[in-house]
Amino acid sequence: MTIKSIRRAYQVIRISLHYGLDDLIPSKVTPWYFKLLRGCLFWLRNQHKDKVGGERLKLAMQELGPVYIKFGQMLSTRRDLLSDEWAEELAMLQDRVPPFDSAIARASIESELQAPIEDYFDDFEDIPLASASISQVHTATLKSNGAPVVLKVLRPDVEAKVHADIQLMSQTANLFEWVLGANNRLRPAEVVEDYRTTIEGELNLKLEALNAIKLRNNFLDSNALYIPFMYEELCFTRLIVMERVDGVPVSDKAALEAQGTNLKLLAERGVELFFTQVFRDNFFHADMHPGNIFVSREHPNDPFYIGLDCGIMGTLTDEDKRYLAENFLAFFNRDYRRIATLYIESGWVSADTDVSAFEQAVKVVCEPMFNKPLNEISFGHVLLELFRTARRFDMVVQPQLVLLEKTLLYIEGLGRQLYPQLDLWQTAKPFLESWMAEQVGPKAIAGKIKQQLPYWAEQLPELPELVYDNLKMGRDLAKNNNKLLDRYLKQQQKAHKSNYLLITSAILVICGTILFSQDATLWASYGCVAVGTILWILGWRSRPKFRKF
Ligand SMILES: Nc1ncnc2c1ncn2[C@@H]1O[C@H](COP(=O)(O)OP(=O)(O)OP(=O)(O)O)[C@@H](O)[C@H]1O
Repeated sequence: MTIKSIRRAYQVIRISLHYGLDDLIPSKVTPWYFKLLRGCLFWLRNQHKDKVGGERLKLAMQELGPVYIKFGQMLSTRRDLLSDEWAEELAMLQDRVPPFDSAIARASIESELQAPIEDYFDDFEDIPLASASISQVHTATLKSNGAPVVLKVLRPDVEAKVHADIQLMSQTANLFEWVLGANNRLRPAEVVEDYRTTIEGELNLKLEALNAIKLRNNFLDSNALYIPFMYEELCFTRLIVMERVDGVPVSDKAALEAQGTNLKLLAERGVELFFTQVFRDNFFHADMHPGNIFVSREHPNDPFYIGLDCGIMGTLTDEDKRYLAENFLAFFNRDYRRIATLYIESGWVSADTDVSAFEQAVKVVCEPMFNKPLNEISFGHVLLELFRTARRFDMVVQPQLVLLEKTLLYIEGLGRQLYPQLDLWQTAKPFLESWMAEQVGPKAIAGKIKQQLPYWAEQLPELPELVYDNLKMGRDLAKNNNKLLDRYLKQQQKAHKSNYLLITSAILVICGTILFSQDATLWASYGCVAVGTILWILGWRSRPKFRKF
């Protein structure tokens, strides 16, 4: 421990006591030595008794500086942990900080370029366009072609400051973990670790540039999203250079209305973008706050989004996507038992969870949502409530799902803000449809056979049981009288049947070939191939024809 870190620790304690954050720990879990320490530092105690807890936490974080401000912003998205009032308070934290000296910015840029700024840029603007806790943005034009660009450069010493603060946060979180006991639901150590991963990623601007390049390529032909071009040869860990773009901040609805933007189309395109990123590309922008999203000025009737700051991106595994889709299906089917078992099957909650109690808790939060018409049910809200409930049953935090839930909530909220009559279900439907088509259509069958052949060969004795389980699951869901789900489930049952036949036929043909190559009796190998061929024809004929629903 250095003098600096001791001073910082004292500062954190002082500010925490000043805003009465110690009062926020329930007194029955506050150990005697905490109470003693607080008694000794009585003159620092709560000066803000009139304010509510969320506001006090917000003020304390504001005073503690950029790393805590960002932490507060991240916490504000953890609605599975915090109540809505607290989350809303923390969401108000502003990450705008005074700019650092442009001479330092210049020196930093030149050190990355290993050349004077004038070798690459004209009109470098010393007054920054924006200044945030991690980086500062300056404008310039490229010497080679006169293109307007922005340079994003890390703050001096930001890495050391972030590491020191995170270290202290982590030690404090461990202390709380110890005080609160292993079964506490806040899991401070886990939350801080999650934050560490996020903020450390943001310290590498090159990573942000690579993410932006990937996202830009995914949406090159899109009329919904534009990502500025990155000058990759001028992108480093502490500096990135990109095309300068111009747009209306998405939060400025008055300006959007004034220029005649088609807000309905814009809102729909937001939801469309989310589902395309998640279900088509499996790569989604997960830091969608208003400062990072702009709207095109030209062609207000055909508006598109301009996305900045690709520092935090999310991806989901195929398993996660499947469990998510099944969660939504089970929810719309009001099959709360299925939701509870899905959480256990996926390993998100432990295998010894009391399924009936979990089912009951899910029912209590989900059932009131059906008081609204289907098109008003928010997918993000459903996920949020499910995660909140699951946390009471010790759900292991899935950072990728938390990112997804927060992005979904944001996109839906933004859509509703831009166009209050937005029909979420109709907008999301085509994307879920095409994703489901991929899961149950003929292409998927061929792909699955190729991919899963070795696995199925190993699992063959259990195959009928597995197929039965899946069909049974389908039947359970099909009890529902919702037409849409019925059609989907029938397609899925057909797909399972067809998959089973096709996989078995492929295995028989392979067995036949192996027998033949090992000079086994000819009738055995021909028999295998013949039966395999018949099963293949049956499987192929029974494959589902994907229909729109
Ligand atoms: N390519 C660009 N063209 C025009 N303006 C830009 C561009 N990139 C960034 N900006 C401006 O700089 C601001 C900050 O950029 P960015 O969000 O990338 O920085 P940041 O340090 O990551 O900030 P935060 O942490 O708040 O997201 C943006 O809100 C925007 O106003």
